[in-house]
Amino acid sequence: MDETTTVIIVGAGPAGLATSACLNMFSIPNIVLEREDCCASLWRKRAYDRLKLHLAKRFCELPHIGFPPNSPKFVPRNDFIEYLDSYVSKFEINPRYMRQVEEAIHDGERWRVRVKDLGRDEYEEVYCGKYLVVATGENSEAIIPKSPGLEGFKGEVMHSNQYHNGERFEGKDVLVVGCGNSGMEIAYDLSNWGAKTSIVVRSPVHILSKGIVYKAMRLLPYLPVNVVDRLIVGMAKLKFGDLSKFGIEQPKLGPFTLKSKTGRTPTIDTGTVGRIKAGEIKVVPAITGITGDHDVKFADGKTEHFDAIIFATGYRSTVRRWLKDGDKLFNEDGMPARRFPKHWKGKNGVYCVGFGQKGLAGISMDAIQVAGDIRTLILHELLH
Ligand SMILES: Cc1cc2nc3c(=O)[nH]c(=O)nc-3n(C[C@H](O)[C@H](O)[C@H](O)COP(=O)(O)OP(=O)(O)OC[C@H]3O[C@@H](n4cnc5c(N)ncnc54)[C@H](O)[C@@H]3O)c2cc1C
Ligand SMILES: NC(=O)C1=CN([C@@H]2O[C@H](COP(=O)(O)OP(=O)(O)OC[C@H]3O[C@@H](n4cnc5c(N)ncnc54)[C@H](OP(=O)(O)O)[C@@H]3O)[C@@H](O)[C@H]2O)C=CC1
Ligand SMILES: O=C(O)C(=O)Cc1c[nH]c2ccccc12
Repeated sequence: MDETTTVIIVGAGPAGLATSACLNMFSIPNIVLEREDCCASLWRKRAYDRLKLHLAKRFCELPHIGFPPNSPKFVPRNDFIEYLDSYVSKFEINPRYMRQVEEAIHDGERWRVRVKDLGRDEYEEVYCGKYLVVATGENSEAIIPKSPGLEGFKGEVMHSNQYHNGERFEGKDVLVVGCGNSGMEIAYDLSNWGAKTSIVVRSPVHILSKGIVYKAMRLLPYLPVNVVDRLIVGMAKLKFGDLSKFGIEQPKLGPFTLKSKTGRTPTIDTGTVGRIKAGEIKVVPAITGITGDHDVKFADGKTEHFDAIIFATGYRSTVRRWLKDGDKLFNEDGMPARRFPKHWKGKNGVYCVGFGQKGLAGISMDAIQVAGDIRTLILHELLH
């Protein structure tokens, strides 16, 4: 079966939905293809229970519709899912679910997108469109780093995207690897559930609070980023004190400079720092290997017993596996070849939304810009 439309959007996360909504506002026909059986699958299936948006709701709204006025400033995961569900129905977006994009090729005139229909026993479909929007996200696939001896570990091993809550870890020795936003909050959750928790912090990290980041986000439009960085590093020092004595060093570059140079997001403390100071969560250095059934060896030479290891070691983009990308919109890692704000448009009508390393706020900006660009090109073609 071949189906033709104007715009093919791959991915029904916030980025794909926002793009479809913006195109629908211009009455530009579009089809959203999604490999899962629902939209916003990351939020529904691959996020822990206690997750709330770290940024205040004004920085997390998708284009054209805000959060309900009575929703909390920091929206909980379930409310965010409800918001996305109502977004989908208000804009009459009908993603084609269970459609895994296997290949997208430009044939000189239009994009031919080959799709596996996961619901119909490997049945293949082809969708054709003049424009292609990649909205498969920066978090498409979990990364579990190679650790010598991991295959012999007899305890439980999981990635942070499989963690829901710490109920079954009560009384267990659990190691969380990684101190990004997922790792730090999962460590806190485990400790709440009575797990004896350790967290690997192998490199310097900025720890901030929601309040500090909120102030920074308000100031950034008015002040240079290095000034904002200096202010908030000072605030963090006042709030948390010197964390180096607990094994947490600060990067040399400021939090928002680092974010814009490397994409690395500062870690927001949701209670973990208090637990570390109280000795209830232990900070450990890099893993050097896993020995025996349950032992993990660390860079300081110590070995400890664990019942479970949770890898909160981040994600990778998977776009390079299916996009035959003649003009190199994406680099080898599946991230844009050009940095924000030049990241979103390639040749032959291919775009990306949600790859600017700027969270939901970046997604909204991208979606508005991409839909506007497609509209201009369509008008141009009609008038000439
Ligand atoms: C745990 C977590 C919490 C976050 N919290 C915040 C926050 O509070 N604030 C903020 O601004 N940002 C946050 N982010 C960052 C970012 O905003 C979210 O990851 C957001 O969901 C990204 O939206 P997206 O649509 O780009 O990608 P995703 O939500 O990952 O959606 C991409 C979709 O594409 C689908 N897909 C992938 N490959 C294919 C394929 N080949 N064929 C068909 N479909 C495919 C996937 O199944 C998925 O549904 C968070 C990220 C994570 C991991
Ligand atoms: N409520 C919210 O807003 C939340 C937002 N998020 C967002 O989701 C995205 C993904 O976050 P997250 O899942 O935390 O992933 P990140 O990529 O942000 O963090 C991964 C962490 O794992 C560490 N790491 C990687 N490999 C190893 C290794 N081999 N040994 C030890 N440590 C390792 C990294 O440290 P190193 O620097 O040393 O490589 C880093 O601390 C981010 O954008 C984040 O902001 C996530 C959770 C909640
Ligand atoms: O998840 C991201 O990468 C984001 O850009 C959103 C975000 C979550 N927590 C933050 C802390 C500081 C700046 C942005 C974020």
